[in-house]
Amino acid sequence: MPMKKKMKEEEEECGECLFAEEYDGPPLSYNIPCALPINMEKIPVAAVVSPVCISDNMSFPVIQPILAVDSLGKKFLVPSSVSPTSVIDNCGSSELELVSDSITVSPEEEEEEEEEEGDEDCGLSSSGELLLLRSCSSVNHQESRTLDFCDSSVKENELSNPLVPDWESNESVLSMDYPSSRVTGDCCVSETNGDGKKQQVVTFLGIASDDDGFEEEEESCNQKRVRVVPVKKEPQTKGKKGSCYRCFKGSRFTEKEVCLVCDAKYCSSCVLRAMGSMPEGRKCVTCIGFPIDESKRGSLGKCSRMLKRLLNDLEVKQIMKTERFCEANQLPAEYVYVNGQPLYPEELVTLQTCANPPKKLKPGDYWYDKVSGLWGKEGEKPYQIISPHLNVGGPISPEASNGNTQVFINGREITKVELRMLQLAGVQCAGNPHFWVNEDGSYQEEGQKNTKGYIWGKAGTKLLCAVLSLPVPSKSTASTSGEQHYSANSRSILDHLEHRTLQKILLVGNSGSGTSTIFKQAKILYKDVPFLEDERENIKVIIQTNVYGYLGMLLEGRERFEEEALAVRNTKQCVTENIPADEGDAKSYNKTVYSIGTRLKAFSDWLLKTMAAGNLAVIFPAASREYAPLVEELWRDAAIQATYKRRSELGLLPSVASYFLERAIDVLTPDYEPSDLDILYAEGVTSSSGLACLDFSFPQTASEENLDPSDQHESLLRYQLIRVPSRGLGENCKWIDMFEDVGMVVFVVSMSDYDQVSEDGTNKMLLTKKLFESIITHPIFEHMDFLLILNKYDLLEEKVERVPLTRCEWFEDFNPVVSRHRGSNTGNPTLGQLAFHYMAVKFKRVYSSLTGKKLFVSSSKSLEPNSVDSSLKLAMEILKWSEERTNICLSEYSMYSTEPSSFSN
Ligand SMILES: Nc1nc2c(ncn2[C@@H]2O[C@H](COP(=O)(O)OP(=O)(O)OP(=O)(O)O)[C@@H](O)[C@H]2O)c(=O)[nH]1
Ligand SMILES: [Ca+2]
Repeated sequence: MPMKKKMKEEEEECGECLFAEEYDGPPLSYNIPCALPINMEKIPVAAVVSPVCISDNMSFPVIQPILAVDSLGKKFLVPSSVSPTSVIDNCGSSELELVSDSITVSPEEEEEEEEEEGDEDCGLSSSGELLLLRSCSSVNHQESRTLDFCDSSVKENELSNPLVPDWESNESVLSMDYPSSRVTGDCCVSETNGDGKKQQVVTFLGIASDDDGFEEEEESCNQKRVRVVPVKKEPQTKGKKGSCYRCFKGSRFTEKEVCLVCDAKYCSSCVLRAMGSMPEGRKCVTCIGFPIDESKRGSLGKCSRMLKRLLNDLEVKQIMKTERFCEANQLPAEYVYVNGQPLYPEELVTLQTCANPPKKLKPGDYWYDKVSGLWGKEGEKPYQIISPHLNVGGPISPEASNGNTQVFINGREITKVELRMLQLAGVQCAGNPHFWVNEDGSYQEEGQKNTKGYIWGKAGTKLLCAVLSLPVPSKSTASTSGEQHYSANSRSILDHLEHRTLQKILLVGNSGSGTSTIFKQAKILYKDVPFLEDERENIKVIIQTNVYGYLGMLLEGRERFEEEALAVRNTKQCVTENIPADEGDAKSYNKTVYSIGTRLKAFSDWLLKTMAAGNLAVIFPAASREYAPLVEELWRDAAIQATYKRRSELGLLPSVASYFLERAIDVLTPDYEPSDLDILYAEGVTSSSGLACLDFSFPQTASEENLDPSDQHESLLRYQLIRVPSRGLGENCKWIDMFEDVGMVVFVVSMSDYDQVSEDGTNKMLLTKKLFESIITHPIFEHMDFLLILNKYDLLEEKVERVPLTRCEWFEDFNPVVSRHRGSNTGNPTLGQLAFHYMAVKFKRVYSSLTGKKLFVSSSKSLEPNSVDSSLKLAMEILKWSEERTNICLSEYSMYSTEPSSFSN
């Protein structure tokens, strides 16, 4: 085969780089385009930043800052040889170069950064991974001593420092902005002004200091200042350069999705498997709960094209939302230093929610002039004017922006560009003046009372600032001084609003219970356009792949049946005559109704091999056009039809397979378009690993439209149906916590499971009971209503006549009084109805014994739209009722019957 040879050559040419799987399918009748080998040497590649050594457990203790006495403090604050924005590795000085502003990034990363941040970028090191920690060793032994030391140092400084009276006598608001002590949480920090610099002593109350992951600098006293590098979690596997980290296929040019934590890269066929349901966004399953790699913060919530292709809009939206807002992905406050002090979480919130927050806040060192609102990277000119007077971080240091002009603004020696600006704006700068500049731009000289002018007042100043890339105050700054205005996009407000207007219904159940079917029914029932064009396109591929899968199962069955038939014949033949040793003769003998021709046999072998390797999904969407004629031949083949007749003996073939197999030829044509019914029946449409959510409202019925308008809003209430894959609810219900704001839980059970067993031999109904128990007792659902949907009533009715319900040990006391006149016509309950009621009671008992509450139950045949509609309407009624119940606080039982909504005004 020429193609085979080509591939081989390529493989050899680029060494370990693998471009494609070897093709060993049936012969093709056309030419295949071939890729030319690429010279990997010629591709520019940036150096990899060497990983640093900390355990992958990133939750290191946060140690609050401490400053030594003055001489030491000076040394700490202004590292002379290293730029303040740089990162100092804790393993030694050899890493110092690496961390300067011009850190190397790979070409793609650089591109991304530019695209996203433009000139607004205020990030520090591009890798953004590094932070500064000051800590005090063995602080917990030192409590009282440190406090003493602290007190005396305050006095000493006040007495001995000539600058202090100056600062105090100054009439600016400055003194207010330098609190003399801070107390937050577990630790108490005292500071004083000395030499224009703060001094702090931190006392830890009850926090054991943990030196793991920290390296001490050589210090004579007990205090140390350490740069700590949160090390990127290493991926669990790593393939050849550029390949997918899971299947190890592809090159650096294949499109890939990257884990936000460990940087593992996955190709489109692996990403959903590797990342699962993405409860915290794009992270490997094993990286859930870990903080993100800070260099990727900019891409949080920005969906890739690949995900948009693989998932539907709602899934993508949900994932991007949790990626941005979930707890684990928030910027850790202690990564942000303001005026040399790591922030407390409340301070970070203050900073992020103020009227003019810093743009694109990233981990790193910043300076903040609280009087004017000027904000910049440590060691650099101002970058932005944010809201002034925020109580965040420490007092500003004169060296904050590394100026050398001997001109000071609010205690900070300004940079050359700023001086230029002042001079051009007409401010007298001779004689090394100290200016006090307020947020409105008014300024005065130190020690003088009258305002000399307004820096921003002159027409040309703003233009000037633009030219010098200096910030100017934004319009709202002046009006918001002092107060903390919370911006409208503040997260808590958003959450609150969402919770009010949207009732969330969680749909859960064991695998195969029918949650996806109910979800899809809801879409078809309540959405004008249930499935968008590209969704349908994806679904088409899923259905076609499924059908190839079903065909494969048939072919597997055919092989088995053929072997069986041959075995039977051989034993017969052995009795009558000797089998000829000649092979040619044997072949003609070995024909049964289940035998197929060589062409189909080759296709069959290849299909089974592909299935066994789990590659079906990779190959089929693309190749289906080629195989359509073969499929037709195969489906019409007598052997296959004979096998299909015995399909009930093929354990793996699901019951929906018939629906599709009987139309296999149509379904597998390239221009097949799935109908809503096809979609409803299709397996795997709602990805079994992902969350799916659906926002909807119940359409108004004719009678409702005539009601008085105050009632109409009820039918406009919005609901969100969230389907949770059963896998996400297993033993470690890790991401169940996401659902604390849902209104109710709908638990779906497949009633026909009572005689089914799982792979490990456990009865599936017992497994369902176990899941049910674990969910109803989960603390997060403590105050929620539960609706149990006993599903697949159609299957139950049919099955219970054949297989006794007592097949499941939990149902062993099912002992219905069998009426002679049983059946729907006589008014007596059918066996199916009795079985349903019995199961409902069983679940209700479990529920009330564990929660003390009442369980709502509904039966359902979820392949029928009306059935799903009435179950979901029941859910809505329960939600409404529970709201009224909490509003009016009446007794549970009287409420429901006496409070029809039409009575209310
Ligand atoms: N006869 C019948 N089949 C049903 C009913 N509800 C669901 N099914 C079928 O049962 C199978 C499993 O249903 P799904 O909706 O995929 O189940 P699921 O809860 O999403 O399960 P996983 O996808 O495995 O997590 C599908 O083939 C459905 O078509 C029903 O009421 N009656
Ligand atoms: Ca399913």
